Amino acid sequence: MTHTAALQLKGLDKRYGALHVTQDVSLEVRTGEIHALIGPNGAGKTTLMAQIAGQLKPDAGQVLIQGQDVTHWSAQRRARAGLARTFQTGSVFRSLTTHENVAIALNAKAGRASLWRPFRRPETLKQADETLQRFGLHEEQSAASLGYGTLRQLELAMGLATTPSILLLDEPLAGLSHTESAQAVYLLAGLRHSFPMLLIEHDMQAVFALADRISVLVGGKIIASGTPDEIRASHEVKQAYLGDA
Ligand SMILES: Nc1ncnc2c1ncn2[C@@H]1O[C@H](COP(=O)(O)OP(=O)(O)OP(=O)(O)O)[C@@H](O)[C@H]1O
Repeated sequence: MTHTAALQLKGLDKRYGALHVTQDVSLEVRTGEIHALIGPNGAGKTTLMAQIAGQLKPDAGQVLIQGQDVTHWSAQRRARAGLARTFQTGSVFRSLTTHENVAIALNAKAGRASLWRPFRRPETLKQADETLQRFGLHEEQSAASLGYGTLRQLELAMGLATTPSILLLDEPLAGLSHTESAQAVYLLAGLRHSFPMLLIEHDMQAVFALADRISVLVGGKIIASGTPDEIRASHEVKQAYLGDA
């Protein structure tokens, strides 16, 4: 049976001068799965994410979202096609409320010319409210008053407000306390069948608990791709990366 992957990378290649930062990278995120991308510092995870999201142009290869070749599309057009990225820390507008922040994320997906002017529209705010309810953020609060854990939860809600066809999560657990991290893992696990996810995360315990499949990037190359058990058992992965973890 054929299936269309939520996200497919085919032979992506990128060089910075002599540095071959992405080398013939191919991988597939299937519908209903959390696919983790792990690798040591400097392996090229961030540059790969930027090529997927459309901020960085690969020298060769293709990016496909739901079977559609988006390699030459802008980041904005990819977002409209259903590619979402968790907003990095710092993207929350502290002067606005939780609901207004999610409303802006909704406007971004809709590709509205101004993110700002229509964001207080009642129907947009209602949709924002429904999203926040799902994340346990019931009450409308000023973003400036939020603690760190709740702020990260808001960022995730902003990423998911748009019901993406693929969600890129770039270190969603970074900086969270042990308890907050456990809550986030629980939340992500519950969302796996709603949104296929590509997860970059340094917390190996969380990665092995969450991922359906894992790809290991070392020196810009995928050296292994498989289930958590396969990756754990891989001699090559142990030697290159997990050996001391
Ligand atoms: N604009 C650039 N120009 C030149 N080299 C770059 C540029 N951006 C990144 N690099 C280099 O590319 C390599 C991969 O960097 P990247 O940030 O993608 O790694 P990473 O796997 O995300 O690392 P980390 O886990 O530490 O964030 C590094 O050697 C980095 O120095």
